[in-house]
Formats: sequence, structure tokens, C-alpha cells
Amino acid sequence: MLSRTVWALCPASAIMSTGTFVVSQPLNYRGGARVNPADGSGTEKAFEPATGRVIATFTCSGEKEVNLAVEDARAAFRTWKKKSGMERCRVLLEAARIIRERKDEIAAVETINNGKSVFEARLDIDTSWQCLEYYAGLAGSLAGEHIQLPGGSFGYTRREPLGVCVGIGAWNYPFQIACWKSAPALACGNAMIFKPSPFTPVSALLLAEIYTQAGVPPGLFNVVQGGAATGQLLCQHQDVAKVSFTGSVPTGSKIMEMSAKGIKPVTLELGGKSPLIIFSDCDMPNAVKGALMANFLTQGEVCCNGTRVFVQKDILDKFTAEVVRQTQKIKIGDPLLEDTRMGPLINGPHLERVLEFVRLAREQGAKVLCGGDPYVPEDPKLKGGYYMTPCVLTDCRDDMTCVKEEIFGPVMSILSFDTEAEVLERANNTSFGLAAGVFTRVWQREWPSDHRVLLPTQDSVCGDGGCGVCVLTAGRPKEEHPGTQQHDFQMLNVDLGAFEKRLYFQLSQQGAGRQSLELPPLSHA
Ligand SMILES: NC(=O)c1ccc[n+]([C@@H]2O[C@H](COP(=O)([O-])OP(=O)(O)OC[C@H]3O[C@@H](n4cnc5c(N)ncnc54)[C@H](O)[C@@H]3O)[C@@H](O)[C@H]2O)c1
Ligand SMILES: O=CCc1c[nH]c2ccc(O)cc12
Repeated sequence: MLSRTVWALCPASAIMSTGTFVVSQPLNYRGGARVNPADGSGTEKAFEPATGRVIATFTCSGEKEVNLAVEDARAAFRTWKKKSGMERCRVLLEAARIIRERKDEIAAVETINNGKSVFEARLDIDTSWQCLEYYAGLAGSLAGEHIQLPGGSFGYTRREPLGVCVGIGAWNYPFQIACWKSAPALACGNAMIFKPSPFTPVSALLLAEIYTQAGVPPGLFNVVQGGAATGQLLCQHQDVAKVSFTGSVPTGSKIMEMSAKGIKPVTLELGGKSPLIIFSDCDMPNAVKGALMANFLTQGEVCCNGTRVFVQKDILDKFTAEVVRQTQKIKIGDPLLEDTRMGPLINGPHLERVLEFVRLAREQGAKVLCGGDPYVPEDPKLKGGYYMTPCVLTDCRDDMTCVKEEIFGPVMSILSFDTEAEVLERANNTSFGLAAGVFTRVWQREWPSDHRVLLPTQDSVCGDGGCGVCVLTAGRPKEEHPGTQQHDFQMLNVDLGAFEKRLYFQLSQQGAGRQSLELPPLSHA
């Protein structure tokens, strides 16, 4: 890997070009340094999706390595939990500052390992340091409560960290997920062991190094690499207090089962098949822009994508034509180039899976208006990459596979509807609810408060805090939507509660109170 000195001297874009990056340093991080794992079960390769090239080979951590990571994290937790909120705040702010300073470099690494355009990766890094700043701000103001009791007694609550928390990440937002999980955990005084997806093992190491540089004690944030087996060792470890997971529904269910066995709290951020409803009174250019964003950002590999696009019948043709026109203009290619808007999918098997969804959609009666084919860019070094053309499907029905299942690729399914009542019924008819978007000018009328557009139908929510109903405003000021439950498209993670426990203490101040609260002796002499 290029040395940090080189990175510091040149802008990342000047020294990073597709087809050149390799990682030769260890990809585990423990005790404040990169380490080779103490044991392992097999090796994995990480790819550069733009070229199909291997950029790293690493060992999947075994039981010994997981135990060492937990031990180190426990030791660091003992000091970190005693820090005041202000002290933790300072460290997190410093980490945020470094991320901001190294934004271009981190974004380039993210692009190389994930395939998303560098333009988008930079936005991800912005939301990463912003997340650290946000939790830094909260750390200093975490406080318990004081409760007055009868007879002059009082009770109080203390907010206590849980201990060693495990973060398990998906591959679509590798650096951002590591930040969104670790920032609230560390702000509350916990330690974290983070396991990235084996497809994207690289950028979490940059975060680990930044935390160390910022003053996080060695061992407080460790990285272990591996897949399902390593993840299981982490979830089942008796000294792990909590698991925060981002990934698919089937894996989430397994994580919940393992956590239940250990009575561990768990946060799950899972998949979705979210509806995007376009009413005929919408601002059309805005709605088209929203539909493109909600389906094609990060090659469509986004959990809360609005992939079921319900369009009111009287604007269906006009809306669809404009969506297709703009989709065909999306520039596909080398994701490190500034004007590229769509890079490759994460890997070969995933590309095949997405193309298969398109084939099946056609077979089931959907019309492919554009895209849905493998794509080979002209640049010879990109020939081995995992590209496809973004796809718009129409004539879709609710019972089609492309409408029911999460595709996690650049495939938009357009469905038509007549009435509001009908579309609400159909949009809610999924076990895969995660987010929802609505384009309408209905805010100009009074939108009654019980007129919540959609509710997620599963408990998996986006971001630790949960986004619930997610209205994609595509740049429209929030004030224009009174009565809707508003969330920006980019949301912050606000669930501190998941990373701490509240302890309730009852104290007695005066004689009378002391008497009434005295416990009977625990044993009789
Ligand atoms: N709701 C959200 O916030 C959110 C965000 C990003 C991605 N996602 C979802 O993630 C999915 C795509 O990510 P993915 O393919 O990496 O998901 P995945 O479930 O295959 O893997 C996610 C992580 O879990 C690990 N893992 C796999 N099996 C495990 C097991 N048995 N025990 C412990 N860990 C295990 C993997 O190694 C990986 O690190 C999509 O469904 C997407 O919607 C959700
Ligand atoms: O992919 C789903 C939405 C999303 C984007 N970035 C992040 C980071 C962490 C999450 O839990 C969800 C998401």
C-alpha cells in the first residue's frame, strides 16, 4: 500500500488511479496497530470491482484472534468508560477533523474497493465525519436524572456504557457504516470491535488508524476480518455486550437468534423494498430526479432505495419517458473519474444475480425500457469489471419477483396507480418496508396528522435511530411539507440508548427515608 507520507504530500486523486492500488499491510487492527491475525480459517480475496483485480488477500480471523480482540477491547474499555463526556467529545472531534482532512484519500480507497463513483464516495465521507461530530456533541451532555421521592429521599439514574460492542457491516457503505456504528458506541463510553464485509475490508483500517491518532486508547476500536464464521464468533462471545448489524434480512435473523441466546441487545439495519409514490400533482423534474436518486445511487446498492416506483396513471407516460431519457444519459465507467456517475457492481456473482432479476422480470411480463445488460467500458483496463446498464422496467405488477424482492442493483420497477387509497394499500403490502418516498404538492392542502403515508412493516430500520417514514425531498425545504413526518434523505444516526444502559439508584437522604428504604438483612447470623 502507498505509504501515509506519500498520501499526505499529494492529493489522493493525483496518485490513485484505477488498476494500481494494492494492500500489503495486515488488515486486522488490535491494540492500536495493524496485526496479522493470531489464527484463522481460510483466506479471502478483496477485489477492485472496476477492474476485477485482487487488491488484498487476508485471513479470516479465528477464535484465538477474536478472543484477543475482545480482551484488548475490555482492557481499553476500563479506561475509556471513566473519561468524562467532554474528554470523549474532544477525541471524537479530533477524529472527525482528521477524516475531513483526509476526505479525498478515504473516498478514493472506498471507490477502489466498493466501485461507487468517487463523487458519491466523497459525500459518504462527509456524512461520516459529520456523524462523529454529531456524537461528539452529544457525549458531553449525556446526563442522568434526579427523581424526588417521598420523605426527602431521592433516586437518580446514571447512564452507563454497555462494554464491548460488536459492529458488523455491509459492503455498500463500508467507511460510513463503520463510523455510524462506532461513533455512538464510543461517545457513550463503549469499546467496539468492527467486522467489515469481506468484500470491503480496507477502509475500516483507515478509521482505526485515525481513531488512534486522535487519542482513542489502543484496543478501544479493533477491526477483525472475516465472513459469517468470524461474525458468529463475535456474536457468541460471552464478553460481548451488544451487536449492531447492518446487512441482509436472513443474516439479521441469525444475528438476532445468536444475540438472544446471550441475552444481548441488538440493533439490526436490514434490507428493503421501499415504495416511491409519484402523484400527478408532483413537481415533475423534482420527482424524476428523486426517482433516479432513489434507484441508481451507488449502483442501486442502497438499503432504503425506493425501488417500487408507483406513478399515478395520468402522468405515467410523461414521467416514464423522462426517467428513461435521463437514465440513458448516466455516465458509466471508471469510478475514480470525476464525471463518472455509475461505477461497477460489487462483484461478479452479484452482477449475475441482478441481471437474473431482469431476465426473470421480462419472463414474468415486465417491459425493459432501457438497460439491464452487462456493460463493457471502452477503456481496456476496465474490461474485467462488473458493470451493467441501469435498467427501467415498466408494466410491472405487484406479484412479480422484481417488485417483491430486494434486487440491490440499478433496476427501477415502475407501477401505475389510480387513487391514493389504492396506492397506500399496495405500497404497504410488503414485509420488506424500510423507507418510503412521496412526491406531491399535497402539502399545499392541510395534511391531517393521522395521514402518515407509510409505516415500515418490519422492525429493521435504517440507521441506528431508524428512519421510519422517509420522505425524499430531493432538495426541497422541509418547511414546505407540514404534517408529514420529515426526514432528510441523508439521516444521522441518533440512537444513543442502544449503546448504554440506565441504572436506577434509590438513595435515602434523611432519617425517615433511610428507615423506609432499608433492606432486610440478606442472611441471618
Ligand atoms: N438498513 C440499513 O441500514 C442497511 C444499510 C446497508 C445495507 N443494508 C442491507 O445489507 C444487505 C447487503 O449487504 P450484505 O450482502 O453485506 O449483507 P449480508 O447479510 O450478507 O452480510 C452483512 C455482514 O454480515 C456478515 N455475516 C454474514 N453471515 C453472518 C453470520 N451468520 N453471523 C454473523 N455475521 C454474518 C457478513 O460477513 C457481513 O459483514 C442488503 O440487504 C441491504 O439492504 C441495510
Ligand atoms: O444502505 C442503506 C442506507 C445507508 C447508507 N449508509 C448507511 C450507513 C449505515 C446504515 O446503517 C445505513 C446506511
